[in-house]
Amino acid sequence: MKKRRETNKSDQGMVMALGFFDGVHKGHQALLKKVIEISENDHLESGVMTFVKHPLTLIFPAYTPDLITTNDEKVKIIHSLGIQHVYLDDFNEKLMNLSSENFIRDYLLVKYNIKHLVVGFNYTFGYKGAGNVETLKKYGKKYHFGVSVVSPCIIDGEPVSSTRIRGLIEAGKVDEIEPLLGRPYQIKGKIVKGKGLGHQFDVPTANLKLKSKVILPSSGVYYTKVILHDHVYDGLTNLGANPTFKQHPYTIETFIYDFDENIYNQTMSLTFVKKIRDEIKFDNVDELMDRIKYDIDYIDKIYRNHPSSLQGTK
Ligand SMILES: Cc1cc2nc3c(=O)[nH]c(=O)nc-3n(C[C@H](O)[C@H](O)[C@H](O)COP(=O)(O)O)c2cc1C
Ligand SMILES: Nc1ncnc2c1ncn2[C@@H]1O[C@H](COP(=O)(O)OP(=O)(O)OP(=O)(O)O)[C@@H](O)[C@H]1O
Repeated sequence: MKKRRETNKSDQGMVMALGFFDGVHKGHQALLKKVIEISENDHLESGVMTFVKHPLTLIFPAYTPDLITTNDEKVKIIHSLGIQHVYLDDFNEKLMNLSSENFIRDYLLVKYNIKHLVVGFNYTFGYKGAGNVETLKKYGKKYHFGVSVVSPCIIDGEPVSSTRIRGLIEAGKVDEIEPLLGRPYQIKGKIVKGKGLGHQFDVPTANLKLKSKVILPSSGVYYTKVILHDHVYDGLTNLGANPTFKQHPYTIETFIYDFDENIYNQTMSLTFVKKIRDEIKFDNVDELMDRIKYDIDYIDKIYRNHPSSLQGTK
């Protein structure tokens, strides 16, 4: 990840996009495309300035959302889209209290050699979010930098936003996310030991431990794609507290089709394709295992062979 720097006075000058960019969704990608276009035409370095933590952690902690992407993922995706510099600044009390003009003049222009700023139609900035795209254009004229405002990226009649995508994730509507994100929705972590009960019943599962906290789909069973060492396998993943057992910890565990290897401590990514059902509290372990085997068979027969026909099981 790019280290935070106190100053970045690139000699060439910079065209920079501003925002939090959680998920780096299609709306964000439209901004990044604009940045690259301007950087090529005007021979400027390309950059994104965002924050280490979501501004709400300071402004209104109770409303801080769990995030779609970790900082590492966000930086990697932004670079992969062709942006040269990603700056993760601290959003602190001092910054929070700057008026919009002071944020531009005493922060951005002091810290970065900005020639052009790119923001979205709904960008706000400065103390209590008082600055908007009109204010930004006004300061652009006053302090001699260009301003481009990207019009809303709309999908299915609504602007794409991190909030909208978080809502879909929390509702388990994982099959609606890819068009908004522009890539499959994925989580990543390490495989750790479970209780070993699944193995006992011929349903071995890989338990995933996340590297850092992210927003997760609602509890339940999902058809997933499992990425292990650059191989993609089919998987059936249960997220939740396994209500059949008393005081079971929250787990993310995956049965991987056509797979039988020891993979403890290895890195695994899960792409969520479709929610199959909610978690059920069974009367005993035998009923639970029967149902899991039924699900495994059902997905194998119906979904793995006929992707378009999945409707959810019983
Ligand atoms: C596809 C699948 C579906 C599951 N569904 C449920 C469920 O509906 N209710 C429940 O209590 N646990 C459910 N589980 C979790 C099991 O309780 C868990 O796999 C079992 O306790 C073994 O855990 P272990 O790997 O930690 O030994 C499910 C697990 C899988 C893989
Ligand atoms: N659908 C969109 N179309 C065009 N620009 C967008 C869109 N969504 C966000 N932007 C712009 O991208 C930048 C980053 O915005 P931000 O991180 O607030 O995204 P967001 O999706 O609106 O987030 P949230 O839902 O958490 O408010 C801002 O300049 C914003 O105006």
